Amino acid sequence: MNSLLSVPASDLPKTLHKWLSGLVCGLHCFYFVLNMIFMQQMNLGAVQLLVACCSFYFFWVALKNRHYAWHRYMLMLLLTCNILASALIMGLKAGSIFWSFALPLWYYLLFGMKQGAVFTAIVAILFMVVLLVNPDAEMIRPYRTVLNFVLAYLSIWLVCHMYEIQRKKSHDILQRMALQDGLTGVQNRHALKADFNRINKQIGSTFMLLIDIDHFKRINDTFGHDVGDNVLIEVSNLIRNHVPSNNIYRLGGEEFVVLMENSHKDDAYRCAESVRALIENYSFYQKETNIDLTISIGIAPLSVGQDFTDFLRAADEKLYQAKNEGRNLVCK
Ligand SMILES: Nc1nc2c(ncn2[C@@H]2O[C@H](COP(=O)(O)OP(=O)(O)OP(=O)(O)O)[C@@H](O)[C@H]2O)c(=O)[nH]1
Repeated sequence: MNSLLSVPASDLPKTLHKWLSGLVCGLHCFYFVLNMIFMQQMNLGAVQLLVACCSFYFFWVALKNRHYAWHRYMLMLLLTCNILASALIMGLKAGSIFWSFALPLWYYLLFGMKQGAVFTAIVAILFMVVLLVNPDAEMIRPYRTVLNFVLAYLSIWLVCHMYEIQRKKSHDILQRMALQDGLTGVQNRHALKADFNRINKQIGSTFMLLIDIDHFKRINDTFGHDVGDNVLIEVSNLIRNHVPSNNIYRLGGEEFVVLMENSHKDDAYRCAESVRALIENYSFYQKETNIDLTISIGIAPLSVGQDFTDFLRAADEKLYQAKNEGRNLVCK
C-alpha cells in the first residue's frame, strides 16, 4: 500500500536536518571565534571552521528544498567527530562531552530505529575510549566517570528507542486509518489517488475497473442500513478473494475500484467479467433472507496525459454505459 502519510513522516528527517545544519553552523562559528581568539586552540578552531562551512552548505541546500541523504550522514559524522575531538583535545573540563547526550536523539530522528541504534552504540564505545584516555584522567576517577557516562547515555538511548518504537506504531496506525475504508477494510479513495501517483504510468497497460452495486438503495430501503453495510462488507470480501487486496479500493457509497497494473485489456475484461459473474451467482443471506445482487462495471485504460480525475471520469463513463444498457454488465 502506498503511503499518503509517509510524506510527513519522511519530511521529519528533512526538516530536522535543515534546522540542525543551521544550528550546527551557528554554534561552530561561535566556538571557532572562542577557540581561535580566546582559547588559542588553533587546531580545534580549524576543525570547527570546517564543520561550520560544511553545515552552512547543507543548510543552504536544504533551504532550497533539495535534500540528499549523504548530507545528513556527513553532517552527523562531522558533528560526532567534532564532539569527540573536542573531548579528546580539551579534556572533560571543557564540557563538550555533554553534547554527546544529544547524539542518540539526533541519530534516531534523522536515520530511524535501525541505523539510530547502530550509530548510538558505536559512538557510545568511542566516547568510553575518549573518557579513559582523556587528559583529565589523572585528576578524576575515569572508571567512575565512564560508569556515569554509560548509565546516563544508556538511559537517553533507551528513551530514544522507546520513543521511536511508539512513534512508528502511531504512524502505522494513523497511516492505516487514513488509507483504509472504515467499513470494509479495503483501501480508500486517498490510497487510490496515492497509488495512482506512484504507479509507473505505463500507458495502455494500467486499467481501472469501476464497480457499482446495482440498485443498492433498494437494499437499504427494504432491509435497513445495517444490512446494506453487511452487504458492502461481503461484496468487498468477495472481490478481495478474487483479486489481490492491494488493488481494491472503496471509492465511497457502493462503488469499488480495482486497479490493474501491467495488464492486457483482455485480462482486465476477463477479471471484471468473473467478478460480475461471482456476485451474480452469490446469494447474500441477511436477516434470514436470500438477497440477490448484481453489479455493473466500467473499464478504462490509462491514456496519455490523463490525471487521476480524467482516469476516473473515463471509467465512470463506461460504468454509466453499463447502467444504461440494463445493468449487470461490463463495459470497456
Ligand atoms: N448501508 C450503506 N448505504 C450507503 C453507504 N454509502 C452510501 N449508501 C447508500 O447507497 C445508496 C446509493 O444509491 P444510488 O446512488 O441511488 O444508487 P443505486 O440505488 O445503487 O442505483 P444504481 O447505482 O443506479 O444502480 C444510497 O441510498 C446511499 O444512502 C454506506 O456506507 N452504507
